[in-house]
Amino acid sequence: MGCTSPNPMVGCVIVKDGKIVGQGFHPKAGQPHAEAFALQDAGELAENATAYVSLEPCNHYGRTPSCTEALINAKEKRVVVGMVDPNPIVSSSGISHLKDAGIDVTVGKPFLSLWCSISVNGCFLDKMGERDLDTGGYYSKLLQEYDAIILSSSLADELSSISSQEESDVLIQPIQIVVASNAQHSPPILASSNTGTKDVLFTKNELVADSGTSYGGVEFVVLEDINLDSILVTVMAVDYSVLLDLRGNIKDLEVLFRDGFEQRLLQKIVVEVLPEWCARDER
Ligand SMILES: Nc1c(N[C@@H]2O[C@H](COP(=O)(O)O)[C@@H](O)[C@H]2O)[nH]c(=O)[nH]c1=O
Repeated sequence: MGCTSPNPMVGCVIVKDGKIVGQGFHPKAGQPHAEAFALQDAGELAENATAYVSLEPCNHYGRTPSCTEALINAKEKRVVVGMVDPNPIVSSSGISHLKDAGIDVTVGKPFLSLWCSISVNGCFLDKMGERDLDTGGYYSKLLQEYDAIILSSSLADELSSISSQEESDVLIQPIQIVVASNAQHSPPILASSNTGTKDVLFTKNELVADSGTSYGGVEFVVLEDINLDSILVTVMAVDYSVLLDLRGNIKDLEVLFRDGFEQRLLQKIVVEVLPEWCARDER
C-alpha cells in the first residue's frame, strides 16, 4: 500500500482444487505485475487452475510483459477479475483476449461499502466525529479509498466540506452522488455548494429539471425509479468502489441500502462509534 503509484495496487491468487497454490502482488511501478508473481509461485500447479485478480489483467507490453499472455501460456482454466481496468490502454481488451483464448472469465461487481455512525448505546447518528474531515481524520482517510460517495440531498449544504483532506499528489476526490428522492432541494441550492469535486444529482421526474442538464457544475439526472443499479450504470462506466454515507434523510437512501443487500453488492460496513449517548427514539 502506498508504494505502487502511478500504478494501482493489484493482488492475484491462484486456486486449484479449493487450495491456494500461488499468490502475488504488484509491489512497485516498473516491477512485475501481480499475476507474474502468482504464476511463478504456483509453478506447474497453475495449469487448469483459477486465477483471482483484483484488476483486469493487462493486455499490453509496458514496463513489464502482458499478463494475459502469461495466463494463457500457464493454461489457466478460469480468471476471476475484480474490476475492469479503467486505463484506456487496457479497458476490457484484457478480458476479451482471455475469452478469445478459451478461458472462462468472470468480472466482479462494484465494491459497495456502507458508512454510518452510532452512539455508544447503539442509535444511528446523523453526524460524524469531530475531526473526521481534518487531514488524517477517519472519514478523510476513508474517502481516499472510494471512487464515489452516495449522499442524501439533505446534506446539500455540507457538500463542499465532504472531501478528503489528505495530502497526496495522486489524490482524486470521489464523485459525489447526491440522491434526492424527496425533491426538497432545488437545483440552485445544490449548485451553490461549489464543491470542486464532480457532483451528480439524482432526482425523481416530478422535480423541475431536465436530465443531463448541468447547473454550476452539478449534473442532473432525472430518473423515475432511483435505484442502485441505475445510479451505478449512469455514473460509472466501469466497476468502481462506492461508499454509501447513511447520514441525512434516511428516506433518500433506504432503497439503495436494500438494493445493496439484495443484489449482494454491499460488501463492507464501516461503523464509527461516537462518544455520545442518545435517547432511543432520537432518529
Ligand atoms: N499493476 C498491475 C496492472 N496494472 C495495469 O498496467 C499498467 C501499468 O503497466 P506497466 O507500466 O507495464 O507496469 C497500469 O496503469 C494498469 O493499467 N495490471 C495487471 O494486470 N496486474 C498488475 O499487477
